[in-house]
Amino acid sequence: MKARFLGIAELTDVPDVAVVVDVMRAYTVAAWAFARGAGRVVLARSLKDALALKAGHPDWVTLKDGSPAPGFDLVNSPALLRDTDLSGRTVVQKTTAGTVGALAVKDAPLVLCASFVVAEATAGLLRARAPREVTYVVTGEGGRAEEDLACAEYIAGLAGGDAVDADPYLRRAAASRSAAELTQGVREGSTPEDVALCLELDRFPFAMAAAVEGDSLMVLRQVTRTDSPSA
Ligand SMILES: O=C(O)[C@H](CS(=O)(=O)O)OP(=O)(O)O
Ligand SMILES: [Mg+2]
Repeated sequence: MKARFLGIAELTDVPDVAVVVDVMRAYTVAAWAFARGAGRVVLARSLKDALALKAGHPDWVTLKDGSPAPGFDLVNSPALLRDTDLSGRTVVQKTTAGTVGALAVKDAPLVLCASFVVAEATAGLLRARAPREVTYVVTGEGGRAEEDLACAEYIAGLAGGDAVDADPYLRRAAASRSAAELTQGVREGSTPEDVALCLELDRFPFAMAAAVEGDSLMVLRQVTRTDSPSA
């Protein structure tokens, strides 16, 4: 299985299989949303789009990165979200890097969104499908975010059937600029505890697949080993 690692701006074609990686924090948060019962996560293109969805569906739960804002129910923090009951709810998520990365490959036949908390489940799904090539979208810092690149390389190793020691990859992520900013409280809408939650390897047993659904929304859903995401 060939792997290529690209930043969002480096995407020039429609990949057959894309794994969009955002460790800190979009796809750690989305995984927590599913763990807390969310039925689906709609990936919004803009804050305006997220607010329009909320206006049309007042029961949907809106989530953005950065500081709290009127019209948004939650921030992009696993620590601040993990005690929220989201049973059966639709969550609308808009972040700077993660959601943008998924929308950049929305036409790909298979889009997985990943972080360390769903690493093995994501790799297992790739092993089962055995595509010729996987494009890893490294969402942060123009494709150079160390936490995203480390996670992407770790998943690629696992997907290729290698026995991979996770520790060096987790150490790279722990030493990343994002981890430092979250620890130091530089990023709004965060707590220092977010870093540890983003580095919990395989916390969840499901992968996450995104696809454009009937109403033209890019929708992220959890996928277990017995499910088969459309492709
Ligand atoms: O919420 C986050 O940590 C980041 C915000 S930013 O990239 O630092 O502006 O968003 P994400 O899309 O989850 O990387
Ligand atoms: Mg990020």
